[in-house]
Amino acid sequence: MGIRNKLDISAYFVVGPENTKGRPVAPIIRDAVDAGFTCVQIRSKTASARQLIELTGQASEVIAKTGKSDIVTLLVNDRLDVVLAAKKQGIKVDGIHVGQTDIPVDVCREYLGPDAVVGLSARTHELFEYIKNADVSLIDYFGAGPVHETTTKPDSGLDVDGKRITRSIEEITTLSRLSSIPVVVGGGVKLADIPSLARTGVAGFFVVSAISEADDPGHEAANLVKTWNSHKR
Ligand SMILES: Cc1ncc(COP(=O)(O)OP(=O)(O)O)c(N)n1
Ligand SMILES: Cc1ncsc1CCOP(=O)(O)O
Ligand SMILES: [Mg+2]
Repeated sequence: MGIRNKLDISAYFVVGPENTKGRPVAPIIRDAVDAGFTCVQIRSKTASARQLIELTGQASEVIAKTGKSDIVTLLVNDRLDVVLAAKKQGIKVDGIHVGQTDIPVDVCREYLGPDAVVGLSARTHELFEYIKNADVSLIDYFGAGPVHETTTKPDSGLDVDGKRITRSIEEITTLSRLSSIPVVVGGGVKLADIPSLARTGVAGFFVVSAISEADDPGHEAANLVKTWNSHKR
């Protein structure tokens, strides 16, 4: 059975070289996976295609070394070209996460095939209508948020009129109820947010800086996983 059929986005780590305070990315990914993170997304707005392929290869290797390649999903943000090039090099990468202005999901699905994981960021504008009515036949999950404003993604939650929208726990509970596919929520999420998020019924949370900027990423990742597991519905 491929990883798409047993996708676990309960604890989802997003990371790139610009997020790690100058530290190498791969050991931080290893720490997160060792701590129980179930999904990793390589995301960089500054790295070149070659750097992203290299980083994807390193991530795939550290996941393999933990013995969890069959249960931890490895995705690349935005870059279908990088996923295709990495796969061509024999790197085990499981799919892609795209947003509303990125490569369309039908193109991702066509090039990556039926076994790939394709995640899509939900729209900010009229989110609830969108989640209820969107065609989800080609995608595996929605990413949604932000919970708080965050410097990791300064444009997160900006509505069409330039107003910033953050999502309350009540709204996230509604999202979870309305969506026919799993929803993962992130954006400014820290340990203190996890108990209430876990009770909303969403499939998982995603974080960048809570782990990537921590003095002890492994310790922080373990606390996040433990807290999620002890509060989830
Ligand atoms: C899991 C997850 N959810 C949402 C996003 C945001 O994607 P996008 O809207 O395309 O913005 P960028 O990440 O590309 O800046 C995500 N990356 N992951
Ligand atoms: C990738 C992404 N998508 C929405 S917010 C965000 C960044 C979240 O980063 P952090 O966990 O550091 O706030
Ligand atoms: Mg994107």
